Amino acid sequence: MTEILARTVEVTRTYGSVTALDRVSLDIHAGELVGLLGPNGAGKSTLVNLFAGLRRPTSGTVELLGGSPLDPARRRGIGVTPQETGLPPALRVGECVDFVRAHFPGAVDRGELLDRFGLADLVKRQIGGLSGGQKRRLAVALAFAGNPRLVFLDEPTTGLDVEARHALWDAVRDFHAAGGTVVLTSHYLEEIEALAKRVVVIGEGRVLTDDTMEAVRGLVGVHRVTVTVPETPDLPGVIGVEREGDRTHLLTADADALVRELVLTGVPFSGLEVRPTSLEEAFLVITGREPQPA
Ligand SMILES: Nc1ncnc2c1ncn2[C@@H]1O[C@H](COP(=O)(O)OP(=O)(O)OP(=O)(O)O)[C@@H](O)[C@H]1O
Repeated sequence: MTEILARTVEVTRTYGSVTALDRVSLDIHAGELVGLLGPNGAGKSTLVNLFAGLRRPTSGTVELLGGSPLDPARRRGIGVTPQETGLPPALRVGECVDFVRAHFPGAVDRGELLDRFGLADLVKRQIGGLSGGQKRRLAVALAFAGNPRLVFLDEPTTGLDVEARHALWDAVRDFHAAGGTVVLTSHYLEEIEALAKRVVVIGEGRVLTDDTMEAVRGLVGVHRVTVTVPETPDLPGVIGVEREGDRTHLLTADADALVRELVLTGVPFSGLEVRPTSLEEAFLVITGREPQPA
């Protein structure tokens, strides 16, 4: 059995009357690349912040590298890019990298880090003058500065263009290939598909699914077939129905078969539309919750 680098046991975290996490138990093993997925407000950032020692649980326990995430010695073994970072605007990129590296005994080589994250050309630039995407790249690079065993990346590529996003994926893959462990949150299914081997889906503070990418991809293959019909037809393979005005949305794992069945019924329909459901919609359906209108 591989070593557990981070763990929550029955962790609940509330903010006033809001339950952000509800009895979450999760183990992160050495060498894993785990994607945390879930709709807005699901509790992903709260979970990352608990692992990183930035928040404490209301109840339950959080372990990091065999100890408490509040212990600075444990925290030196990890890297974190929170969802929002405030970088000192007056510092130059190189100074900022050096400042962070100085906190870690085994920090990575400055030039190598800058190269890995495409920051070499920006080394002398003041942070305040960087574009949003450049700042984000720097914030992610800093998570790797201390040569961590485990990195937590909370929506690392938000605001990055396609090229920068792909470059960052390569850097994450390289880190993982060299033995690093990664936990990342993302709203982009594509990003989780590109990187994660294990996917943990969180909704309303609970772990809804924790499985391999392949298994979760199967769950997500839900399509929405939308038609205008006098009344909702009873068709095989429908796993969810929503009515919105005169439009009926039929959720199914096999849109082609559903459309064939629909034609065979002879029901007069119009305005046929077929589209993949978003990840959020798919999981709402799969977990038996009420899907929100599109
Ligand atoms: N500091 C806080 N004070 C009050 N409520 C909070 C605080 N932080 C988070 N919450 C609430 O806890 C819940 C979970 O939030 P969290 O940020 O962990 O979700 P998330 O899955 O990361 O969402 P998103 O995808 O939108 O970033 C939400 O209802 C949020 O409003």
